[in-house]
Amino acid sequence: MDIRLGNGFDVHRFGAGDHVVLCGVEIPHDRGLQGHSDADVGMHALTDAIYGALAQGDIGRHFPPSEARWKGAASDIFLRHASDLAGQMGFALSNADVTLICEFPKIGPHAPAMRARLAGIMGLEISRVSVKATTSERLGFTGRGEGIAAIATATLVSA
Ligand SMILES: Nc1ccn([C@@H]2O[C@H](COP(=O)(O)O)[C@@H](O)[C@H]2O)c(=O)n1
Ligand SMILES: C[C@@]1(CO)OP(=O)(O)OP(=O)(O)OC[C@H]1O
Repeated sequence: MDIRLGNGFDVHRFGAGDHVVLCGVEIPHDRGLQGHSDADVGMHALTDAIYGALAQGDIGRHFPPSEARWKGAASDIFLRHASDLAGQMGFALSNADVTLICEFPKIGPHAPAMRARLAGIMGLEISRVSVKATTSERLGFTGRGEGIAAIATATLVSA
């Protein structure tokens, strides 16, 4: 059996707005996240984790920020593409784990909805999808509330 592990990391900065989209869930907030797409930092990190496990480059290679068609795109497009690519290459997703790093918004109340959303896109049981959060103890750019960071891992097994 071929087992692949991939990791992903992403950051988006805060700007004007009244909500953020994290792991596919819209959360009311006093600012928004800036990006070429919907700036879903958690979904981007997870998408990169799957591309990493497949050694298929990164999200910017598949969805170049220079292409206008991805402006404002919902990030489920990216995650679905990475999941489909895994299937085409003979792999099945086994589990995924995302950590969101920010002081605010608080993620805990939204984590069940995030897990369900990610699991639905990847075709996984919710028990195989984890979403966690941590502050950075008010240190660094996440601690100052300048943006949100996310790290993710994904495990794939040969189908
Ligand atoms: N944006 C966040 C950050 C943290 N949490 C929850 O709080 C716990 C404690 O965070 P520390 O950084 O002080 O360790 C953390 O384990 C999460 O459960 C959160 O929901 N949203
Ligand atoms: C997702 C893409 C799509 O154009 O744009 P952004 O929303 O800026 O997000 P990023 O994490 O910087 O990845 C690059 C791009 O692929």
